[in-house]
Amino acid sequence: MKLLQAINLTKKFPNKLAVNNISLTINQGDLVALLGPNGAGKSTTLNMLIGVSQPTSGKIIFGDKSASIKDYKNEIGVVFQGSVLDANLTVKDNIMTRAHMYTRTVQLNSLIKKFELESIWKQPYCSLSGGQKRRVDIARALISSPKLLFLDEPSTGLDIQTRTKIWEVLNQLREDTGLTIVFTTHYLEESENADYVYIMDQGKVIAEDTVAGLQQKYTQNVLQLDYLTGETTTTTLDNKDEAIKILVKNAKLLTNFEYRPGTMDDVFMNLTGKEIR
Ligand SMILES: Nc1ncnc2c1ncn2[C@@H]1O[C@H](COP(=O)(O)OP(=O)(O)OP(=O)(O)O)[C@@H](O)[C@H]1O
Repeated sequence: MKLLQAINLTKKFPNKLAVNNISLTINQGDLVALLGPNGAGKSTTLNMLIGVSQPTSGKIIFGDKSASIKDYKNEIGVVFQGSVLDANLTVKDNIMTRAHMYTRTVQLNSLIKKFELESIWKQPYCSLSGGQKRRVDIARALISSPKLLFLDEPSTGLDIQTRTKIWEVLNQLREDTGLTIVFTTHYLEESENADYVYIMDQGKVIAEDTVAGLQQKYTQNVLQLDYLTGETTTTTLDNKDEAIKILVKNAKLLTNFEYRPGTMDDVFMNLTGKEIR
């Protein structure tokens, strides 16, 4: 079921066409990635979807009707790239101040537990590590029990363990509550977990599909076989099942093999001719 649609969204700044006529469909329950290099227009797109910035043209449909942000602001949670929390307040005060603003809230205790906030509950926000801050930011965005969570570059600057931990919690939440998540990223490996990916470059969506669909369209899986005779062959294949068939058939003739599935790095490179970073 479609939860949010953006149709022909464009954002022109005085000297920059930041977003150029893009359309997105966010289905309920999906994890959707907006992937692209610096300056691709990801944050500008997100800002229009959350009402921080007005589109120059285009429209947004929430549920089944054309919407302005006031129609759906209670249904969304947002985690910005830079935190909006009060640096001098404790985690508790930041969270509780927010909780008092809403009549419909999640079970705070379960949120505190999920994001492991107990041990930092009385610490000032400014004294937290990057990963701890991000956990508090996300927990705060979920207090109003939103249907749709927007995350702008959720793991930029975080180490791999912290990133993995945050995604574990978010995936658990998706499983438990059916939460829909839209996130921007320039980490290719992060986009590989998404249900649907929009690849942006220079203000445009240059490709969109599931990860498997993108890999199918824009990459090749390569099987290299090293034979007892010393010969080496390289073959491109549609999928790993074909590789398994070839390997089984030739098992006795081989000294070694390597199977390299197409990656999101290859997808981006094939689409743009450049690396994402
Ligand atoms: N307020 C503004 N005025 C003028 N130009 C802007 C403004 N905001 C963004 N831009 C420009 O629009 C383009 C897209 O910026 P945007 O921040 O959306 O990119 P991004 O894909 O989110 O990049 P990053 O990954 O670095 O956050 C950039 O060239 C940026 O300089």
